[in-house]
Order: sequence, then C-alpha cells, then structure tokens
Amino acid sequence: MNIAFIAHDRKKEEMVNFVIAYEYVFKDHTLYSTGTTGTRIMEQTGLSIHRFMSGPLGGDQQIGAMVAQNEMDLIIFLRDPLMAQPHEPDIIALLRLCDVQGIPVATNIATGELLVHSLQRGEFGWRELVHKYKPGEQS
Ligand SMILES: O=C(CO)COP(=O)(O)O
Repeated sequence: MNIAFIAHDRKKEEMVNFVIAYEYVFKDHTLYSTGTTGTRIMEQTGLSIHRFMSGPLGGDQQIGAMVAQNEMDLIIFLRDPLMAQPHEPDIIALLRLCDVQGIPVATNIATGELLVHSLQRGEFGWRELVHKYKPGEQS
C-alpha cells in the first residue's frame, strides 16, 4: 500500500512516536511524506520514505496529486487544530480530494490507530481492486 505521513509542527513528536510504534507494520509498505515530517521520521526509525516538499512549500499538493490519481491508499495527517497554517487552502484541498476519491485519512492519532490495525488485519485489500480497475485519465 502507498501510505503518506504528514504532521504539523506541534504534532511531529506524536507522529514520530506513532510511526516508531507501528514500524513493524509500515516497513512492508511504500511510504511518502511531506518534507520535514519525513526527515523527522527517518531520523528516528529505519524506514525509507519518499519525501515531497515541505507542506507550506507545496508538499500537501504533491501528495494531493497522487490522491487525485487514486494512487494513495492511506494518509495519516496529524493536523494542529489550534494553530492557523499559512497554507490552509492546500490542506483543505488535500482533504477534499481524499473525500472525492474515498481515501482513508486519519487526522488524529485515535483514528490513525484504528486504520493501522485495520491495515494489519488485511482490510485494505479493496484498495488493490481500486488499483487494478482504476479507469484511465479523462481527456
Ligand atoms: O505543513 C505540513 C502539512 O500541511 C507539514 O509539512 P512538513 O512535514 O514539511 O512540516
């Protein structure tokens, strides 16, 4: 599965601890992240992550481009609900695209836990069908 990690600054420590806890699950998947989040995770785990730009510089939109093509299977996006972000429109756009494509996205750690347990139980098999039968791009 293609999995993306995104965390705002005050949520990065929580994200790193979460990924450390489930490293044994995530190691079997293809991992993506926004720039700084990915750097922090890679510094403290043995995981290899494809890092996009930092969020405020377009990283959310780059992940959004994968979502638009229905190529992302799970997103853990630990948002900071108590601090305004300069790139709020990009964040809203990413979440909107997740709803357009029906991509599982966790915006807090509790939902993240549930989705990872679901992933462990093999409940993301339907995403393989999505990849297999994905319609081509519209002209
Ligand atoms: O701002 C972000 C998501 O909106 C996260 O970006 P960084 O991982 O580069 O800090």
